[in-house]
Amino acid sequence: QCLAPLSSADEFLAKTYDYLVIGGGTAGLTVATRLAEDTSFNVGVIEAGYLHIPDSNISVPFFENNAVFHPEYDWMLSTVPQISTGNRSIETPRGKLLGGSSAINGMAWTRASIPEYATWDSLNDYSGGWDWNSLLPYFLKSQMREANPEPGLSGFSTSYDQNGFYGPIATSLNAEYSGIIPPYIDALEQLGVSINHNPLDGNTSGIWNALVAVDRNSGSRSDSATGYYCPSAKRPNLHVLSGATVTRVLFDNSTSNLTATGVAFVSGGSQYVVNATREIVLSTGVLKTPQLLELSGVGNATLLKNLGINPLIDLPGVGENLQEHVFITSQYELSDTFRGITFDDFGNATFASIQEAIYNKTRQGWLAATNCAFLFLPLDGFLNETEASSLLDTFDQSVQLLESTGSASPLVKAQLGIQRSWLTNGTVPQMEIIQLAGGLVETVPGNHYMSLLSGVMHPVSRGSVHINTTNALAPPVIVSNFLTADFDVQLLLDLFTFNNKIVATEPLSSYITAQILPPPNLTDADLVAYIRETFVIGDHIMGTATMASRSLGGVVDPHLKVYGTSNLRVVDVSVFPSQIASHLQATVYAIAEKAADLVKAAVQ
Ligand SMILES: Cc1cc2nc3c(=O)[nH]c(=O)nc-3n(C[C@H](O)[C@H](O)[C@H](O)COP(=O)(O)OP(=O)(O)OC[C@H]3O[C@@H](n4cnc5c(N)ncnc54)[C@H](O)[C@@H]3O)c2cc1C
Repeated sequence: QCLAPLSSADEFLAKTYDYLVIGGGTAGLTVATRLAEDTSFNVGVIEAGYLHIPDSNISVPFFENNAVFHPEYDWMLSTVPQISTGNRSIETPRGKLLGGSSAINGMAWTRASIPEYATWDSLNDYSGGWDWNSLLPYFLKSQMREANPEPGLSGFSTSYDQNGFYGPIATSLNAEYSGIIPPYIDALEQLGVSINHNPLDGNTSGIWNALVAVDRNSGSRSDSATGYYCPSAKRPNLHVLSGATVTRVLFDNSTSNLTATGVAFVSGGSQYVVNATREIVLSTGVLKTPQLLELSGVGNATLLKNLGINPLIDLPGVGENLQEHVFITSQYELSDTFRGITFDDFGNATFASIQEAIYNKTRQGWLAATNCAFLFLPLDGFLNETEASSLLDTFDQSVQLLESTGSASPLVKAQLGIQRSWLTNGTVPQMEIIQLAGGLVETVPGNHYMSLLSGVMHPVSRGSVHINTTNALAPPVIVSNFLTADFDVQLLLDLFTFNNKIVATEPLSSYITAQILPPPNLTDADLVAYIRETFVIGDHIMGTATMASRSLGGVVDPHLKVYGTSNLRVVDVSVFPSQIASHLQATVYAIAEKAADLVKAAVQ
């Protein structure tokens, strides 16, 4: 049960606010509820979507998500078709509900490696605020590691070290393990890959059993709505307005540093303005935060002038630096000797109804389960010396090409320099393979499949998201540039090869009867075309309002304040300074927890 937010703008406007948090998503609800813990602050949150509690499309962990790509929950945004994407428009789901993307995501709970967070600090003039040690207290503060009632998979445990136990987001190990996991792990071990029993300690390489944001007591998703909002919903100093879309941040520009005074928003077809006396926090996410900044006169001055917007702060970094994990899928059919369960069994009506009954009664079983065998490796973990050196050459050529077009900002050049060092020093994973116990496409009822969803962790390609109209309700234009860099494509080709090596290794190979995807025997040229036509994204877009020094082209400073303003912060995944080899939500929560402390500290 959870107290419903306000739906009437007039009721919301009847209060006064010290802080306004725009966007009640992953980061927004974290910041807002932490600020509201101080009863001397009045905190307002404005969220475009609605509360979806209870709603089994959100709460049931089962890996096939019913909320993504549905307008009731998703902003339904997509990229501009490009040659590099096989002329496809790529759907980029983002949660439009209380909880934001944490309410529709795949629930994986992972952290990146120590050197990746060190990079964040270095891109911020070594401010000392964003390395592993600075973030760890906030990783711990947001997490509540639960013990699983089920025994789990023997030998595939995940340590309790460096976990948090008292935070709002419940995390646990998986509910069920497919019989295809043990031979997969054994095959990887044959190939020299070790099980990583402590992937949350800043060293993420190896095959591991990923935690998921699932509360095992209720068998349901734990997100920023259930974890942060609901327990705080009755606080008299926290007011959340749902179904209201913010269209602009309003500034007092009489001082050299702009002061954000309030926001304009639309609710029920009418326009309103609400003020904040202290600060405004933008938490509208990686695709909407740059849009709101630009609509408010903060961004590339030329772009703004062309649209008739008066540029208040010339910040060319707004909307740039968009990065994403691009994935391809290898899918294999399993032989009749495989006697275990895969998610394909949900195609069998009897199995599905038994699982539904189990879930309804015990909150366990396969509907409480998802995929959890995650593999992260640096180059030397999956390529031989010749392959690695060839990939390094491709990296250099891709960077040269990017620089020759003049489109690489100082920030991107700095990032790529660091990325290159990671390719050779073996400390940072370059790929992720998520083992899926089941087939994704072209499945035959009654058959079992295993898929390997395999992705590039540190792409060279960089995209952007900008407005092309002053209509705040129109979608922003996303030019993803996915797979424009040959390096990204070559790495995916290498992953197809590695996946085939894994399934050719015993004991896994005995269970594999056929390669379904990609179609076997394609030439490299055909495979490249196939990659462009079929790749999917990891839903890990970040970096479009980057925290980096202003000389590099950053948008926010190490206190997450927008350069040129005294009291406008961005707190969401758009501030990530560079991409991480990880799923993003645990880091988003950590940033938001830290941001709340930064805001509170500014008062003293
Ligand atoms: C489908 C999917 C699967 C994913 N899987 C995983 C996973 O398994 N593990 C993992 O770690 N990460 C995963 N991620 C990534 C992770 O969930 C996101 O990076 C993270 O939740 C982003 O948080 P945020 O606070 O930046 O934005 P969001 O959580 O998206 O919040 C933004 C909020 O702002 C609201 N909003 C936007 N514009 C306006 C406006 N103008 N006015 C008012 N409100 C507005 C939105 O409705 C939304 O509620 C996934 C993401 C998606 C979309």
